[in-house]
Amino acid sequence: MSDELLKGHREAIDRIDAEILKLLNQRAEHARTIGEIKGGGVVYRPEREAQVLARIKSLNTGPLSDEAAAKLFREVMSACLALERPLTIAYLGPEGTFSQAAAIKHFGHAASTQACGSIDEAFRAVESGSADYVVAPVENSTEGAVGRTLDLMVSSPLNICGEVVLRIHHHLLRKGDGVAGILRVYSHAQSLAQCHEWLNKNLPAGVERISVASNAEAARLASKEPNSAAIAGDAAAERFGLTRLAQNIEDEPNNTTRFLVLGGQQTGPSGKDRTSLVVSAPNRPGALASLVEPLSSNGVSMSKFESRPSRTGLWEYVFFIDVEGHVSEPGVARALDALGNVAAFVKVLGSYPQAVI
Ligand SMILES: O=C(O)C(=O)C[C@]1(C(=O)O)C=C[C@@H](O)C=C1
Repeated sequence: MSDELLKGHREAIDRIDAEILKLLNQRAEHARTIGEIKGGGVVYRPEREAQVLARIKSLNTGPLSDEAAAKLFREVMSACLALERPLTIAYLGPEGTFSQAAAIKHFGHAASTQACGSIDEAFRAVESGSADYVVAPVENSTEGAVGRTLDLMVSSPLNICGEVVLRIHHHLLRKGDGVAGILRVYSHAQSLAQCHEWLNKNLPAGVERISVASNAEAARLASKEPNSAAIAGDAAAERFGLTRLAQNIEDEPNNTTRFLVLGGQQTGPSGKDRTSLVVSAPNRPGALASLVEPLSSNGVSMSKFESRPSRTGLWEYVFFIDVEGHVSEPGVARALDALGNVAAFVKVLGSYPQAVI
């Protein structure tokens, strides 16, 4: 009886799958034609992708969650875009880092990812044309800003064209089972800091904590050394065949990293955008307040204000400001004009869609 019921549902799934496949290929044909119309120009259109994903979420009636539906369409668009032209995304390697996970979350699995030895090298890969876009971490909810990415954006000709928000889960990983015999734990310094309390409570005091260039490098070392463990995420655990001795060991349960996508293009408005700027203030009293005033007086909301030592003079600072809206919106455009009159230096790093998934 239940076999009969199962058979009926499976036949329905087979019919639906055939229909979905036919429709997916019709969609892919349209994307291929769009690629021809673009005629060798920029194929990746972040503003359109954000609109497609936001629309899917708003159309969704379940039982699939909005998130699950958007992720499926993320992969559909990734495959369609690859028919126009396959993309290469540079990231801070080696394979298995959270930066790679962010690149795949944003571009889907049809894009190729190119591991680079440093964030500088990943920027250079795009500037020299050996990769199309770079995905670089810019801030973590517990550890704050990633200074190197901020510094590189000041001088790089690349524009920000997207953002990726990734929940970070750390695990204690080892080749084999049990914590007995662990003498050292490798991880990136930020991850060691993010799991500090857990390590204090759960590992003997004598276990050495060694910071290395990336979590994936930590996992690689732990896969080679029997008395070593690593703190890293799922991708690194899978890449190096390690056992998860303890899962989600980050002290802060909402641990999230924000990444930026940068490339050579300017991005059009999607309807729900963010604009990132770097500005410097003249060194005089009230200068800082004068940077904020043009935003509030033009009704522009600020979502980030971060200071960073300028590399040109001692005790001089530059300020990284994120505002809601696109440079083409009148309020943002007026605020930027006014900012230009009071700031010593203003650079628009990019206007781009806010993360949808
Ligand atoms: O609309 C476009 O410009 C397309 O190329 C189609 C499409 C899609 O599959 O929906 C694919 C890639 C772009 O980044 C945006 C959207």
